[in-house]
Amino acid sequence: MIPRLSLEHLDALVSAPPTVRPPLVDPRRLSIGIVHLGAGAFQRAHQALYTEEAIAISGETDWGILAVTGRSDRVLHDLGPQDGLYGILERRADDNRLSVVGAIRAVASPTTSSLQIARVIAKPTTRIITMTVTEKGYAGAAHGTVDLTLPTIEHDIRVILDELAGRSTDAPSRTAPGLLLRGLFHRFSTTALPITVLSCDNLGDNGAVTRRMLRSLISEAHDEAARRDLAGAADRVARFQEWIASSVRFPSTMVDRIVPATSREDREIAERLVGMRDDALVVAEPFRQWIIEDDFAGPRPAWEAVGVTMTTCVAPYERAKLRILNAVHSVLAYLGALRGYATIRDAVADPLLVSAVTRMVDADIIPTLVAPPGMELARYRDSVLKRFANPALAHTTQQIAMDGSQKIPQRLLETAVDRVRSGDIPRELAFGVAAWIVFIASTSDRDGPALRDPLAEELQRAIGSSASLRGDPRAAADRLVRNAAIFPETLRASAPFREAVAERIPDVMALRAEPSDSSWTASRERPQSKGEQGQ
Ligand SMILES: NC(=O)c1ccc[n+]([C@@H]2O[C@H](COP(=O)([O-])OP(=O)(O)OC[C@H]3O[C@@H](n4cnc5c(N)ncnc54)[C@H](O)[C@@H]3O)[C@@H](O)[C@H]2O)c1
Ligand SMILES: O=P(O)(O)OC[C@@H](O)[C@@H](O)[C@H](O)[C@H](O)CO
Repeated sequence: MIPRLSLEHLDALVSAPPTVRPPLVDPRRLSIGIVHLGAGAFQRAHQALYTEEAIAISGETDWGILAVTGRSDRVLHDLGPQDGLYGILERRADDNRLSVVGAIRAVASPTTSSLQIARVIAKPTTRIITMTVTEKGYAGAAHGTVDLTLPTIEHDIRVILDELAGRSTDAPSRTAPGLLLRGLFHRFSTTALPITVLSCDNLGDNGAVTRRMLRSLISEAHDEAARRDLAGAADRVARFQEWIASSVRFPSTMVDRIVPATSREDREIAERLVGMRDDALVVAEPFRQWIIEDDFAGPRPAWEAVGVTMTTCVAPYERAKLRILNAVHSVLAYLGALRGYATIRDAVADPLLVSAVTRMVDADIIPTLVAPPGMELARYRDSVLKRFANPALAHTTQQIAMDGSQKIPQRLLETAVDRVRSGDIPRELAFGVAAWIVFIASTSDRDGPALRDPLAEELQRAIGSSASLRGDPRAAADRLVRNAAIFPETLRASAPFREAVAERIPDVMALRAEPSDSSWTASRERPQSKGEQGQ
């Protein structure tokens, strides 16, 4: 039987082919210095790799990582039996390479080990908490305020209050914000040493979002303590709040590497390369980039020595990436899914879709951006499309299309706000929003894909099926754009923007791949049809 990757088989990697790179440092020598919340594929392919490289260059072995799982414990079962070892399969058109990474030194699940995780966060040897908990993991703070009515958040605040009252409980924390706050509270209550929280999610100003999120949880805990008349608790929360303000830093980051969900084909390729089974394998494109605001509360790994850009201002990088790369990714995912493409590489091979997204970037996105140092925005747009076309990467349109309500605000709507404020009607961004709307409608059709979104029911109610959307696109656009949980006030109040979205819905519908649908046939047969003109 083929062995499974683990420390026991580490030595066998030495005789692996040159396309396999063993860990750069002996994992057994590493101790934990980073706690990562949200141990998904991306963190393994990005932050953990950079960190291992930094350890190898600096010789600082105290930057091992404790990876904390998020909603599911799958990663615990994948990484645990492998002693934290896993491979990154780097996929190119012409060859594949595998790096085995040993920077993750422990894995834990909040379901069974929240208290232990909080205690690790409190240890003086832990200096950084990193996060990739997805957009929805911020419980609403990504585009507004934390939803304090979520039962999971209410539960986590009760847990904190118990801790405040001196009852250290082993009840699990049910949200990433709750677990983070609990860990910080343990730290404040023990050594009170400074610490850095580094969000690595695809959100604008992710450091500030994280700080804001914690602030609203703490003030809710404060109010709840006062309501319950808990002796001294409200004062203690106030001191905790002051400690966070003075001793916890929240640098912003821009992270970039395309990391699709691992497929069976990826596993087979990796298994052939390394000769071992790897249930925690991740797959990635060759490109990677990490820009970090250099504002740490204490020491950090020597990331700058391994290609990470440390800067005083992340905003231009993060804006260019979210507004160009991620916006194009989402719109290609909706249009691609509507045209029957399973992957982004298929969608980007369709000239109609490429010209639609190129028009969107040129007309409505680039005018809102300031190019980061060394970047030419039109060239960046082209490089992004080239990365998407990587024939070895099967990033599914459905994976990117999920959670639109959490992604569209930072990918399209903030840009649209800038355009409206400067007196323009962003018709090409309206086309992107229309693509999302038509995609949502398709999920209510017979045989349509499922809508994976925390606001799925609300969205489907607003949009209806493709047939009802075709009948009254204006009403559907109006209902969606007036949703205050998604659309900023500037757009909700802009009749021309709502009108532009409604006008672009038939253009998107004309692009749909419905062989039995005459509008689709028409758009193929008549290149100058309204649908094509309007992309
Ligand atoms: N995959 C990429 O190409 C990529 C690139 C750049 C940035 N990112 C960022 O990383 C995030 C994760 O991507 P991934 O590829 O690792 O996805 P993934 O599905 O492999 O992992 C997501 C992780 O987040 C956790 N999670 C999901 N919902 C949560 C919730 N509501 N609360 C707390 N934790 C939750 C999951 O349990 C898991 O640990 C993305 O949402 C994005 O912000 C991903
Ligand atoms: O990971 P998500 O779900 O936030 O977004 C899906 C993709 O757009 C995204 O992961 C990109 O691949 C990534 O941002 C590239 O750096």
